[in-house]
Amino acid sequence: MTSRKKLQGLVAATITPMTPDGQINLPVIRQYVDYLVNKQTVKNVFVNGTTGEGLSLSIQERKQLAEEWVCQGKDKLDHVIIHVGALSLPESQELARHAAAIGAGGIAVIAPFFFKPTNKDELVSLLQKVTSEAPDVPFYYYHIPPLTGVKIRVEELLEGIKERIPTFQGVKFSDTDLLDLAQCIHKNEAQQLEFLYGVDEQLLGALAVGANGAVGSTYNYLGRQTNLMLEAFAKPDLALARKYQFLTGEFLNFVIKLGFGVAQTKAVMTFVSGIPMGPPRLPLLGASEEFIAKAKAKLDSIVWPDGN
Ligand SMILES: CC(=O)N[C@H](C=O)[C@@H](O)[C@H](O)[C@H](O)CO
Ligand SMILES: CC(=O)C(=O)O
Repeated sequence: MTSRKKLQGLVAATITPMTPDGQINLPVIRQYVDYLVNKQTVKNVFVNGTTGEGLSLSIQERKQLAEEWVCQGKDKLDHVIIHVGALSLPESQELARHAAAIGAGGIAVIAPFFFKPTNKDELVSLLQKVTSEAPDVPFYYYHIPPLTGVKIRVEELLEGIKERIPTFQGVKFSDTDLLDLAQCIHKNEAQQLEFLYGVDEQLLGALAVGANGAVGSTYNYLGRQTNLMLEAFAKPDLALARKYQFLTGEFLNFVIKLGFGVAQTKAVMTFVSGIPMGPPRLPLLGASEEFIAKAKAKLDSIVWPDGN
């Protein structure tokens, strides 16, 4: 593996822009990259994951999106990670080979969620088959039990994983079990792994137990403020860090009560950035006008500690 900059800080889980008639909207990605870097101070992306509706896209669409992000991110982004998980092993392998061929900075794989692995060995066997197709690309396990239903603890999964998967680099940890996360960090301290947290509304708790950074949907439009939280935490100015977490949490708490998912994320990103993200793909339905008006009013009402 070539030497690389350690992945830390914020990673935006990219939204897949779509045209009004539901096609992927590739030309928008160029301005999306500039927006993340210049307006949100976010220099890493995680493509075709949950927020990107990756599992609702065709293999061809996923490849086109991966290529566009790698190409537009060149010299602008630090890391472009491509999610290559799929229900079918050959499809996942094809995506892993493709990610390697286009020069992706990392790949991530979710646990299959129809026929589910029931134990660690089944899961690691599958991950091994996928990742060996991209033998020079750092691999992140994408742990998101609320959506996959695969609840194998990461602490257990990590025991011996490096021997079977030499490219193993870390975990995108999208679960609220901070005991599991903390034990992973504690037990693997010597290994230089990267633990990226994925529940944005409680990132500060994950930082406290040693998370290296975060992957999430909200860093598309709250990246600047969340980076200020990371800075405050590093100083450390915990009172200020908490203020940021409380305020991003105030917004998320508000929208979660209204019903918040990828469709709503697309709408919020559209009004915050001015970049048209378009509708989601079925089975998701677009956010209502009422949601958009309320979410916008809420976000506008928040006064951030830096006065912006
Ligand atoms: C389930 C889901 O989409 N999780 C995202 C990442 O893993 C998060 O970024 C959330 O969107 C965010 O924490 C808001 O709840
Ligand atoms: C949120 C996240 O990390 C994803 O979209 O995959």
